[in-house]
Amino acid sequence: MLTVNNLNVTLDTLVLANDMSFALEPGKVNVIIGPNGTGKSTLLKTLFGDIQAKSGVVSFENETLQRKQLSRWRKQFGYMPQDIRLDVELSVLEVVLLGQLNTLGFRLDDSVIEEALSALDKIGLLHLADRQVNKLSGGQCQMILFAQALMRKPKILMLDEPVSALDLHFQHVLLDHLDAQTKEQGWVTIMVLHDLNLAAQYADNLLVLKDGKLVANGHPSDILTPSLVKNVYNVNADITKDSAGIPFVRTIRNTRTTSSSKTSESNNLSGTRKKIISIAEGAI
Ligand SMILES: Nc1ncnc2c1ncn2[C@@H]1O[C@H](COP(=O)(O)OP(=O)(O)OP(=O)(O)O)[C@@H](O)[C@H]1O
Repeated sequence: MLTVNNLNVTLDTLVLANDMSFALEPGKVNVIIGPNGTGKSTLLKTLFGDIQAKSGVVSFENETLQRKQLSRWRKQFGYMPQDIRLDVELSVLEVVLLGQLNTLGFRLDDSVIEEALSALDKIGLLHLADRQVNKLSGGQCQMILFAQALMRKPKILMLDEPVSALDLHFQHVLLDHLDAQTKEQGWVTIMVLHDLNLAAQYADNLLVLKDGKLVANGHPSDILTPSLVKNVYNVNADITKDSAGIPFVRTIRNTRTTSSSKTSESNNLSGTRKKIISIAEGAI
């Protein structure tokens, strides 16, 4: 079980986690949703130990996250960050093998290479094994980084918007594989998604963030409601359920919302314009 108790994270003056507490069970896919800039990536980075919390306790099994023992803590994680650029002169196979950097020696076991090739095969990308990663498309890079994260054999797997560059087919290849492996291996999987319907289909547990607060936490069929979508995104939605009880979210265009948000945007712009002009005048 990964537990987070009374977590507070502040960056500059932004409060990105405000007394957040939750517990995530092994063998479950946990999906984090919430508006842009609300602190989803910051939460993942805090759990990984990249960002230091102001207060609170994060623990997994019998271990607690501590600055002194970061490298030991991180060995439990597979982490697929949001940035998918792979600007290195390495082959796809080499990049996937880097997932096992902790255990790689001077001589590579055939079994490790077989494992990497099999990981690529399972996600339908074996044909790319000897291609240079800096010549791949964005979506191909994203799938390769997913294969690399799987190679780590993590206890906790974190993925930050893992399907953002993927076409429909590969979105489901990645998420089906992730779901099956999470259950088979007993991983604690935590993933940030923006697509509410993918979140509803794949989350065993949904964590909804807004302004640094955990505003809802539970199974999508229990917590995904029109009022939650309105409260969190300021968007109107119809939500129906399929025969298995999985919610389907249909968002509704609201011309009034668009025009009022345009007004506040133009107000902000006029404030920003004034600020830029005063900075420019000061520089002359
Ligand atoms: N190191 C930092 N120092 C100061 N502010 C930061 C830092 N990292 C992120 N932020 C700010 O914290 C806020 C939350 O960022 P974060 O990336 O966690 O949001 P997010 O919910 O993942 O957003 P998105 O959906 O757009 O990816 C943003 O306003 C961002 O600019």
